Amino acid sequence: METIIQVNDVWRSYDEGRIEVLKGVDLLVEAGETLALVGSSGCGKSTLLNVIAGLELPQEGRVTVAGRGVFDEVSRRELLRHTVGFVFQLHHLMPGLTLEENLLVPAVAVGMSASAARDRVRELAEETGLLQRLDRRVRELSGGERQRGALCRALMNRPRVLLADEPTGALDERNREAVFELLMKLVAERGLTLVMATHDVDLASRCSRVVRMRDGRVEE
Ligand SMILES: Nc1ncnc2c1ncn2[C@@H]1O[C@H](COP(=O)(O)OP(=O)(O)OP(=O)(O)O)[C@@H](O)[C@H]1O
Repeated sequence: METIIQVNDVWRSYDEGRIEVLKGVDLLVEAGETLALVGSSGCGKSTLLNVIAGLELPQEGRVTVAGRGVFDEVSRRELLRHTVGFVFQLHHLMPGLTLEENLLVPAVAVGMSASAARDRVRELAEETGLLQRLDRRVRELSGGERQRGALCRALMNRPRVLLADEPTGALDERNREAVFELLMKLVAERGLTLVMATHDVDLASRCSRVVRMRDGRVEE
């Protein structure tokens, strides 16, 4: 077994220490696990995901993803370009660009050739049922389509780890189920490691492992 994510004694606070969120978090995630992160609103699930992705730095402690420490600008940028894909609750696609243009952004960032990038976009769009939507502006897409588009974007550069922050939280029940099933299928087919923050007990129970955040730490 390979431990792909290691979080050791991580501390993160805001407002000059007045808001303490992560208070010595330890978490080991094995490659191929699908892990649900649950806990009450405001307990720090998003903060922990952001710290693992290198989107935020902890004040203390250490994060390692796929054998590499996440600490400075360079390691954080490399991590997001090559190793980790991130899906947010609200897609975070650029509304005025077409879906295809949005999906090309991460490919351009890693210097993929234009033809390889377009092939990759079509491959992912086909898998997610979005082929007919590629030339639509994101603002013209439905909520479910946007979220499927966000999944494609996260997978563009073939990450090993997918981090998802309430990926279906903004969707109605029917779309929630469809997007979650698609997410799990894409993860399983690629053997990815998934860490997903969720409030939804049903979705959490369909992951291989559930950890709860409480009082700034995690418990199984
Ligand atoms: N940039 C920030 N500045 C100040 N406080 C912040 C910041 N980001 C998060 N917080 C606070 O940190 C705490 C944890 O927030 P976080 O978003 O990680 O919780 P969460 O468990 O993901 O919540 P939810 O389930 O509601 O999304 C909250 O009290 C939040 O208000």
